[in-house]
Amino acid sequence: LTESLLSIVAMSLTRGLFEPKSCTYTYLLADVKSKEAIVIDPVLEMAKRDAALVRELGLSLLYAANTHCHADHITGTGLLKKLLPGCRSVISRDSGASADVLIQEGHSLKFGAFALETRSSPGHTDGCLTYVLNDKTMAFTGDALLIRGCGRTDFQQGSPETLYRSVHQKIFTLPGDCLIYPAHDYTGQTVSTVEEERTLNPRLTLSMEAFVRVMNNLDLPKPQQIGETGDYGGWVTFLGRRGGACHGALMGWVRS
Ligand SMILES: N[C@@H](CCC(=O)N[C@@H](CSS)C(=O)NCC(=O)O)C(=O)O
Ligand SMILES: [Fe+2]
Repeated sequence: LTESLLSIVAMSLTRGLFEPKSCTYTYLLADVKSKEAIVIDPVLEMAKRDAALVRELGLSLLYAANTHCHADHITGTGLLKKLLPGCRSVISRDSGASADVLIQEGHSLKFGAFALETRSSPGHTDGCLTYVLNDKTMAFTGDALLIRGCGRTDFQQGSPETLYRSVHQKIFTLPGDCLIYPAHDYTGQTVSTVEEERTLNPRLTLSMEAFVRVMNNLDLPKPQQIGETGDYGGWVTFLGRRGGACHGALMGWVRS
């Protein structure tokens, strides 16, 4: 199956699907035959680049999907919808956010002969999703599992216990050679595997008790854009959680 994927671009310098300010990876997947495509975690500032690549490759972008309600950047899904009519924004129902398609555990996003299957992997936020290619050769883990790391758990309903369970039950149960594509990397790494992270991840190889201690003492500065809200060219950013429990997480897709 994977051989007929047209392209999957993880921080490729030649393709440049990377956003340097927030160190975000955006992934484009497509089926060669049907030309149907999905983009995962686009960033607002890079949406024109992503749309140009989709057009250049003659693809039809069906979905612009978010792994979670991002706190460090504004999603590009709203702008991609405008640039590529027919494209629909996606996020998990559990995020409490708005998008054209609200999905949850077990739902699939089909593109041509392929599909991304949805696994709920909360803990970094309670709406985090991991998208798994239907042949289980690739998993897009968002901020749940990073390369030799994991998403922080100190805002957006974060919970180290929940994250530990998510990674062990929803990601480490995938085949060992399944490739891991995270939403960010701050050290220049681009890809890992389930087996590598299962055995070498310095946080997730700990006991749950030790993991919780580490996560509760990370003492990281808040992302620079976490407090940002506003109107971005006809579509809005807003707190990602109804009821105001979310500390300024950014959203960028059209609400209606
Ligand atoms: N320095 C960056 C923000 C870095 C950060 O907090 N990253 C998040 C993922 S984005 S919500 C995270 O979970 N990091 C985990 C870690 O161990 O670093 C900025 O200013 O935007
Ligand atoms: Fe995040």
